[in-house]
Amino acid sequence: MNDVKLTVLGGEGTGKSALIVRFLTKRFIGEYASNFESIYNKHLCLEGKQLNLEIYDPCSQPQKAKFSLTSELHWADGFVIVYDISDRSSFAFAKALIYRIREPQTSHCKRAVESAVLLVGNKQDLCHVREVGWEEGHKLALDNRCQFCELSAAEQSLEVEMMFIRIIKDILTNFKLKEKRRYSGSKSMAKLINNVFGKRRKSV
Ligand SMILES: Nc1nc2c(ncn2[C@@H]2O[C@H](COP(=O)(O)OP(=O)(O)OP(=O)(O)O)[C@@H](O)[C@H]2O)c(=O)[nH]1
Repeated sequence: MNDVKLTVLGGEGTGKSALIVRFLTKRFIGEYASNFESIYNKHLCLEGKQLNLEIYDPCSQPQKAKFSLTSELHWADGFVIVYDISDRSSFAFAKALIYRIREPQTSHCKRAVESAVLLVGNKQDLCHVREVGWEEGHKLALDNRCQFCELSAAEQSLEVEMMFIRIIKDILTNFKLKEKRRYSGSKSMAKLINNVFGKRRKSV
């Protein structure tokens, strides 16, 4: 069984818990406790594979979330970064998070493959008070090799589910890519050893 670890990050009150709870229970509850962190577990079957999904919902500690993130970055296989389309400051926060994840020393420290990241503009039902355009979100995602979507945890159960499935599929693709690189890496090492020792043997 594959373990898939996903972290949901974003500014305070952007709807991180609402999205996770919507995905896990298909319900929108409205108010969520925000003073403690949680790891949710879900078993699912995707592309014929059994998966053990863990979703980390950190408690909102704005300063920590912005710049430290070290443990989250090492723990997670992928990230959902959430902003509220009716709150420009949450978009700036999401941008800082993406830059942090894509920093060269972060993305290459333990990873042969770049982390999967999906940027979500939540609260699309509040588009009458929108402060962040769809194009801005899309561009930020595109420039930083992330997936992007806008949705509403309050009103769109199916879209929320599709969003999570999309990031999980990206993570699975990364797993395959890593495996392939590891295999071709060990193959070329074997070839190298063979070349060196093979040649030596010949010259003796
Ligand atoms: N209108 C609207 N409100 C939403 C939506 N998603 C979440 N909310 C509301 O936004 C508020 C914050 O939602 P949470 O899910 O607690 O957000 P959070 O990011 O987990 O919050 P913290 O953990 O405190 O940072 C709550 O009042 C939710 O009901 C949405 O899609 N539309």
